[in-house]
Amino acid sequence: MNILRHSSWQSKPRIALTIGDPAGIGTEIILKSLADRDLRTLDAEFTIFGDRRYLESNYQLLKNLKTTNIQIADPASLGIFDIRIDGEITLGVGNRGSGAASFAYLDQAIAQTLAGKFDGIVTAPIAKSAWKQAGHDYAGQTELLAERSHIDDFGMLFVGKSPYTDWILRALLATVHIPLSEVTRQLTPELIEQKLELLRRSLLQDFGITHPRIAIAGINPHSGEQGQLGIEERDWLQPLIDRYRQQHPNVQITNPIPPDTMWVNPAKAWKDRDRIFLGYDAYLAMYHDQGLIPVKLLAFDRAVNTTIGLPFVRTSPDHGTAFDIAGKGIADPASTIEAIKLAVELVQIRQETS
Ligand SMILES: NC(=O)C1=CN([C@@H]2O[C@H](COP(=O)(O)OP(=O)(O)OC[C@H]3O[C@@H](n4cnc5c(N)ncnc54)[C@H](O)[C@@H]3O)[C@@H](O)[C@H]2O)C=CC1
Ligand SMILES: NCC(=O)COP(=O)(O)O
Repeated sequence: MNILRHSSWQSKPRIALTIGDPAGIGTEIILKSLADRDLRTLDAEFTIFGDRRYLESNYQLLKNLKTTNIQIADPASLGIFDIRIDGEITLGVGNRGSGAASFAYLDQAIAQTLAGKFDGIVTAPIAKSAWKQAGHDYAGQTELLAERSHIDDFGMLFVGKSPYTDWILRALLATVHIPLSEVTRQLTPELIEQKLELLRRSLLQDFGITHPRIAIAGINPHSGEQGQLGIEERDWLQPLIDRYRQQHPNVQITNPIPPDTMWVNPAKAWKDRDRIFLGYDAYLAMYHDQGLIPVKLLAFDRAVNTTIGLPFVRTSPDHGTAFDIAGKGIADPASTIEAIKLAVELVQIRQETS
């Protein structure tokens, strides 16, 4: 992997923050995060990518609401890379205009980062349907980031630090934004080998784990029950794991764990300090909801969507645009705060190990 280098290497992490869909909660969670006391003590520089007009109008709106007693940063005090895309924006309604705008914010942040001006990007959520209406046919922000970076080998890893035990949950999705009916077609031995290698490298390079313990989920109920409930585990997943163990003696990897019970031990490690030992360093889930239902149940306000395999750091909160609560002042910035903290930490690790 080619990690970006630039003249101010080893300087303060410079983080681009995109506001996401301007009809969603993006401006609110960014302004609330930048007022967070812990975050303000971080030795990093933040620049917001988005339309200054929406930041200012939402700031006034939120200040006037009685529902919020949380601090909100004043856009006048923040670094803003002002991007104006004209279109009809109505809070709570994603549309072609909001999709065109959120696409342009991210596209510009990527261009500036690839040009060496930033070390990492934290993205507020976009609506994939709004991108589609605006003519941008991507499964999500991840795919645009990868395409612009000319990277084929990338992954969506959710990372959350337990507030109870400090144990870190990491869950990589083998397949992501595809219909459920496509999942078994796309799950191949080549794909799983690629994801395992990506995960192993990320655990080493991003998190400093030299001898990782990886838990891998089965695909079918009961991991196929010896072929009775599905043949993938028996026919290729178990043989692949057996091969992988021989090739990577430094990695401890499980057999395919029945997907319903795979999350019992991480839940214990998340909640109970005496049972942290039950948690693995990372979990490989076979499809979106197999991984994200447990992650969001355990850690909706903590988990961070991290793109691994890119030449720069990218994180994002684990939730979406929350159109239903946009402009109400009740959006929780916790996952965004974690995303910003993790981005700074990952940049620092890259700087130290480069
Ligand atoms: N990282 C990203 O860009 C993501 C984008 N999305 C997009 O978001 C749109 C809406 O998706 P949904 O499935 O409805 O998920 P969502 O996460 O936007 O909302 C689900 C529920 O959680 C609540 N919620 C979400 N974030 C919250 C927060 N910070 N504080 C308080 N409550 C919060 C919402 O009000 C809603 O009731 C979709 O268009 C989807 O494509 C969804 C997930 C991630
Ligand atoms: N469910 C996760 C999600 O939708 C994030 O997508 P992306 O826009 O970060 O690719």
